[in-house]
Amino acid sequence: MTTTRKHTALPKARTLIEALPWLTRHHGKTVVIKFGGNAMIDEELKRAFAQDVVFLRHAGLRPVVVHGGGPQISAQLDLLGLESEFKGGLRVTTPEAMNVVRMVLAGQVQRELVGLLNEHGPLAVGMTGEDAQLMTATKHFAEVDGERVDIGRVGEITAIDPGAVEALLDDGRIPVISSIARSSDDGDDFGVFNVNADTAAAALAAALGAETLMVLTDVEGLYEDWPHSDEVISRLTAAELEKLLPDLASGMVPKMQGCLHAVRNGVHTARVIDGRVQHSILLEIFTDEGIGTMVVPDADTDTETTEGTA
Ligand SMILES: Nc1ncnc2c1ncn2[C@@H]1O[C@H](COP(=O)(O)OP(=O)(O)O)[C@@H](O)[C@H]1O
Ligand SMILES: CC(=O)N[C@@H](CCC(=O)OP(=O)(O)O)C(=O)O
Repeated sequence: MTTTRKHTALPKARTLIEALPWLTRHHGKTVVIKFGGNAMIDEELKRAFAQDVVFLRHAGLRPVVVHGGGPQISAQLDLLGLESEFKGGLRVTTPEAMNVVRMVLAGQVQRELVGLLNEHGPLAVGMTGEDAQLMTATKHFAEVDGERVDIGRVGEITAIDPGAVEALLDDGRIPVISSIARSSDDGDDFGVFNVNADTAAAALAAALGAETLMVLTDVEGLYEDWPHSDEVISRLTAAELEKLLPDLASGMVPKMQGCLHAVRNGVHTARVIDGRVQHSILLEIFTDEGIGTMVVPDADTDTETTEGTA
């Protein structure tokens, strides 16, 4: 005798089917995901991040990871008895600190993420902006209270050659990139600059013609009146963001400047989401209204308002 079997997996199938329109629209598209050092709180979160990125890759997208590591660099500097100082959201980087930045980003944080991604197969390849001339920079001066301030070996990106990243993507790999750039100045013996990871991710997203820039951090999104309220701005246009920029503080400055740069240079949407939430990337994709803050280009105000997600 045959009886009808109860399909307990039906809700799972429905969830997968709900993602179908998103997956169809984004198939073959490049998504640059910036994983902030502050979002790398524990091992479980890092593992969930790696699973999400591998999921996107297997779902037919072309994910690129640009990682941060600010707190990890500060911890190492502290161990060495060196101070951490930030101006305009950027680390004041002495030549001594530059060596530590490079060591922690390329030798520690990047290696760990590559290892976690490669638990799922031969996917991730780590590189820094120095490799294959991916990122070239010149010295950046911070602007503090209208003054031009020397903050050491901090770089401003002058050129991106995305060829090596594109070759890796074409080969089905997941590039994992540390935000160190080569110096464009022939007379510069030191040869490398420390670039803020949000800035690097945004510049790379624009150079790759990425569909989406996703920035994972340690807040729910861009708060309207930080630190007085935790009301998150869910969606804003480039022009609206531009007006807010002068009032932003600390780490949000390079992050939102990066989002603005990305959407003004061909990236369809830039999103700031809470990396402290497990599987935040998949949640962002699979929830109707999305989570966090979404920045859209000015001429694109109708973008995905009905569909909600990236
Ligand atoms: N308007 C704002 N909304 C949200 N966070 C803000 C805002 N202004 C400043 N911040 C600060 O920016 C921080 C995120 O930037 P940052 O510390 O550089 O993180 P990450 O390591 O992820 O790049 C938040 O933890 C918060 O303290
Ligand atoms: C110039 C500058 O500030 N560089 C950053 C690079 C790392 C980074 O941006 O890390 P998060 O994304 O975790 O903040 C720094 O030295 O901390």
